[in-house]
Amino acid sequence: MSASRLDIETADRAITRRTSREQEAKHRPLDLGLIRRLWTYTEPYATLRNTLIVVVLTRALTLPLVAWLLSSILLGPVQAKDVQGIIWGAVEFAALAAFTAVVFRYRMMLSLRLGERVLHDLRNEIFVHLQKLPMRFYDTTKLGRIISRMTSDAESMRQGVQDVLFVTLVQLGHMFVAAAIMAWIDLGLFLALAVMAPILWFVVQFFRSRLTNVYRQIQESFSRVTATLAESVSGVRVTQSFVRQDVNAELFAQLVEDHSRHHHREAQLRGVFLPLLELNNQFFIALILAFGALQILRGTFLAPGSPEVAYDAVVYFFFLTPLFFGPVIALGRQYNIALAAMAGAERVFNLLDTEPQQLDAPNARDIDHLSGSVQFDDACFEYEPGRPVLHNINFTVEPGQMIALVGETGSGKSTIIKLISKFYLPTSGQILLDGIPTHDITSASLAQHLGIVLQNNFLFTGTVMDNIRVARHDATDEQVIDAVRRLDCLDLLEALPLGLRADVGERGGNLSLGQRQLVCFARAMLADPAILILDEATSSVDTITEARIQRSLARLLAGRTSFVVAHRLSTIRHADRVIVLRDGNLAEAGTHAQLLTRGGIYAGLYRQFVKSGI
Ligand SMILES: Nc1ncnc2c1ncn2[C@@H]1O[C@H](COP(=O)(O)OP(=O)(O)OP(=O)(O)O)[C@@H](O)[C@H]1O
Repeated sequence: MSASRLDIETADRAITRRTSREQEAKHRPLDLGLIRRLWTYTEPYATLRNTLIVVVLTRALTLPLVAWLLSSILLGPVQAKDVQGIIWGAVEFAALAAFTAVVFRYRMMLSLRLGERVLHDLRNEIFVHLQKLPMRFYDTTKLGRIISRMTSDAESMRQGVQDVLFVTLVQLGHMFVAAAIMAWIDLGLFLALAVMAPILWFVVQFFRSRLTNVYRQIQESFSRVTATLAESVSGVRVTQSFVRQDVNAELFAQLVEDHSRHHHREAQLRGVFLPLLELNNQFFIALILAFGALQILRGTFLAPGSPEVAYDAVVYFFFLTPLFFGPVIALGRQYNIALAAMAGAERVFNLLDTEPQQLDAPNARDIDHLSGSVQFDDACFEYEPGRPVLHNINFTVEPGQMIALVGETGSGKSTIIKLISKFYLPTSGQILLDGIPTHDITSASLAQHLGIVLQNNFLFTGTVMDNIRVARHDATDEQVIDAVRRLDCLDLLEALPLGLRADVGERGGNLSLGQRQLVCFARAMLADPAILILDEATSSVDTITEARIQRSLARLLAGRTSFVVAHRLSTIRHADRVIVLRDGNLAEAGTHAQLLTRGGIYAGLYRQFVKSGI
């Protein structure tokens, strides 16, 4: 097997595995509890919903009436060549048809409106809820899943609300009214036809379930195509530098081939299913004619005098059978939509039932002021029960001190800053700020005194000014500019084409790495927190920019307690204390000079720093 072939198969298998792992159930059996809960979302719009029910019931009656009227006109005035009767019949027919159209318009309009309102409320509720969820939830839930709750799941719930019940009512109405008229006209003929309904249901469901499978495969294979395309485009430099263009092209061609194979399968299935559906109509007409002919013969030879009754029945049945069998097909579709709505509703309700953040003690208090002393008192932590990642951490930091957190990857540096930020509470022991356990301080008031600058420098869509103002929504332009000036980097941001009004682009894509860091520093400066937490960026910028960034950083840190997950020697050297972590234990603590003389873990790390020239 050639190396490239191996690559393709490995990559394809990886994508397939990933996709199937990420698959969530598309359908779920009908569940009364879920239906009831979904129904409550229509309560705020009870008038709209109840009007819709009336409109739907009216529509359920009108279509069979149209069919019945048409048959009556044909059998009455048309057969009798009664011109006046025909004209009256035409007027009545036109009036009923117009009324049907108006009812249809309102049925569509009202149900779309109801669906949209429910979807709107649902999305807002999900969004508000998401913001309250604990960090633990985000650590364990994939972004794609959260997005699906808002998009495909919420969308299938909307369909459930706006279509399933109302379309089902209309269709069942058609079925029952048509059935009642046909049974009244000729019970025998009706029963003979009605036994076909279950057969039709199973044939339709047979094809529909196969088609649903194929649609899912089409969707999956298409997401493999788009994921590979996105990966290839974003990694085009790697592709070119490793001369992998041919390998990637072959992999892509295979994925496209796979995708079109599913499309072919769809074409094959639809190619049988659609003609069958059409044939089904002709089949029923043939059946009616055959039964009608039988009745007429019977009338002629066995019960003379009644053939016209059979003829009338054939005409009525001709117009009414589509209204009886049409719903069998439509109801199958609604049933599938209902199952999808159940699956979506279950996931969305599970999300909404996830407990919001409960990190504050019941008697937690707001703090107005924080001087910035921090104490870890025998703090332990585990993300997953039974897997401790921090063991009995003890240290005290005086207000205004700068602490550098150092340690190998996975040693627990980020976990320490998550505990100070109160994203999590310690599993045992406590973290005290100005002598108060974080548990007893309300998260909202703590946020006012804490500033966090993370490594990935997250920027939102908008201008530089908007992004700095994230820290304080009510800050004036002058206050924003003043914060940037205090960092001594106004010239660097004003050098942008529109200065502080420059658009940062998607995720800050229009700004350089250095500019993004400065925007995040300015954000923290504007908030002016007592405690600042900084996960220092590892990405390198040029030496001159680096010097300016370090200068701004020094200004940002001045006069406040700070914890820096330090990746640069220059930052560590400036720290009042270096805390060295190893495997979740506090291994060493002291100044850079003290730790170097001790010749322990830090001295080893220092040698690595010097060797890598950071
Ligand atoms: N959300 C999480 N769920 C489970 N375990 C986690 C989670 N986050 C981190 N860990 C584990 O906790 C330990 C400490 O991780 P932490 O992120 O604090 O290390 P770190 O020193 O900041 O590493 P790095 O320098 O690579 O960022 C690691 O063993 C890590 O695998």
